[in-house]
Amino acid sequence: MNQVASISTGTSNAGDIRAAFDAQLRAQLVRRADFDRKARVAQLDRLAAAVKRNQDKIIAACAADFRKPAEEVKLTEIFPVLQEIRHTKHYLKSWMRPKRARATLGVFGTKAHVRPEAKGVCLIIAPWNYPVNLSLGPLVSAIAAGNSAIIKPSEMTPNASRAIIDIVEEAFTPDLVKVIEGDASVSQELLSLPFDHIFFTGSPAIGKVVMEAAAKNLTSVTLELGGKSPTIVGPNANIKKAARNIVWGKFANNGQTCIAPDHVYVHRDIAAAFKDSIRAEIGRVYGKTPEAQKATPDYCRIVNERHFDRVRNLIEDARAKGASILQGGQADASQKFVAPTLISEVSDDMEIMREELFGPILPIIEYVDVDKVIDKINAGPKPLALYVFDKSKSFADQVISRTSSGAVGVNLTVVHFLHPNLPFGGVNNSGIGAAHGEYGFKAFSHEKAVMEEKHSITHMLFPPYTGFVRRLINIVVRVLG
Ligand SMILES: NC(=O)c1ccc[n+]([C@@H]2O[C@H](COP(=O)([O-])OP(=O)(O)OC[C@H]3O[C@@H](n4cnc5c(N)ncnc54)[C@H](O)[C@@H]3O)[C@@H](O)[C@H]2O)c1
Repeated sequence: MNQVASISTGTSNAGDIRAAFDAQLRAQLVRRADFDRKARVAQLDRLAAAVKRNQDKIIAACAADFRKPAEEVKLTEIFPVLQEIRHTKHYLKSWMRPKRARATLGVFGTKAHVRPEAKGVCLIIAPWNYPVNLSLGPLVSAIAAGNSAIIKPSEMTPNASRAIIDIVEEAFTPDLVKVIEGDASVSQELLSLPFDHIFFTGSPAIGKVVMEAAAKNLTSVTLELGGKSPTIVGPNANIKKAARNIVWGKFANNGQTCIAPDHVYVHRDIAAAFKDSIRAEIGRVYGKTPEAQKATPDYCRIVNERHFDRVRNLIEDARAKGASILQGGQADASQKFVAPTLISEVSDDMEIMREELFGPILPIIEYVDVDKVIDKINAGPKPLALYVFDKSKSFADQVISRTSSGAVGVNLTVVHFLHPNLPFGGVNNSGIGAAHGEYGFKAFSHEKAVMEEKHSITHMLFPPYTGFVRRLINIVVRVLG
């Protein structure tokens, strides 16, 4: 494609952005009828091919942006997008098929169906922590549902943005998919336009900004947000298995994962053994000393100085307020390195217990009565994910049934993201709506109701309301109401 598929931060202005939007709007109106399943699948094939061709570029970009290990890039940036495409292609026919809506006696003599239709021109705003996955993953659903899309990647991972632009330029014409780079001001300019749907992934604070802007145009939104995802380790947990899953979920991507276990509640009876196990697991995976952890290629870095300072301040604030640093705490600004850090003796006045940690810090809180843990979780905003570790099914069941969260992982962390048949999303503060598979397809579709007259007798209830019509209406209300 020779047409320009991106606007660099330096040159983007309201006029460029409006022109990009208008081009998609015009094309969308023309394309509407022709963008059938075959055409959508062809576009998805182009995207898959471009992602595969650019795999090395994606890996190099994520390494340059935050030293993300190549294997993690393959598993958490590339694989989810390719899996989403494969799954979508397989099921698209059944998702697109109009679904018959059975008539009831009250609408006897009519025929009806629900038909998913493309919403139109969509905006995808992505965060930096899984920059490729969270830009191109929603794009798969947008195209599958027959939409065009403008993607605004995060300004914090410029190398990943470059790779996304290259992929999009190779795969699509800009009247179908276009990338517009830029910071919050570009994002705000985009948000002022009357998009047909906005799919935003980012923090709850900016989610509110997005929803407020969307309200001005009555644009529908999917908000994939964050927050603190608690983990409960029960008295009968398999301690080694719990430690293994928690260390992976917490320290992969350097804790910069929306569904990372934020903090852990561990039952007092097993607390000492659990802490030993977590320490041993960190040593096994990343090395026993900060030097070893710095040297391993498997440990990612904090994305930028602002976040490095934020994470370091979280540790210092906890230390100053009396927390005990069980392990880690070392930081090296020159590399934006923070060692895997375990903190105990925490209290509610510490920043680590108030804000989403989004870094390699794991507070460990001992408990005796799980009811108090459940009360505490229910007193805060609803989490994006909640994890429970215990061999007893009833222990997990009571946590699941007495709390509200986007998702629950039992004896695992994070991998529910990869399940294509599960909705991925939060609830209230952690998000609105869902992504992935059919849920993603629905997020980008309008479910249009179509009803046809066949042998209906509804006209017998129309005015003028003679005695006969009045009696008929009374019978309808009495018998069918
Ligand atoms: N639920 C999920 O799927 C998911 C996935 C990844 C990250 N997250 C969440 O995202 C957050 C981290 O990502 P982040 O730091 O990139 O989030 P962020 O909210 O700061 O930024 C997200 C996007 O919004 C844009 N933006 C920033 N300020 C804006 C403003 N004032 N107006 C309009 N747009 C603005 C950014 O340029 C970026 O593209 C965490 O809270 C994390 O939990 C959620």
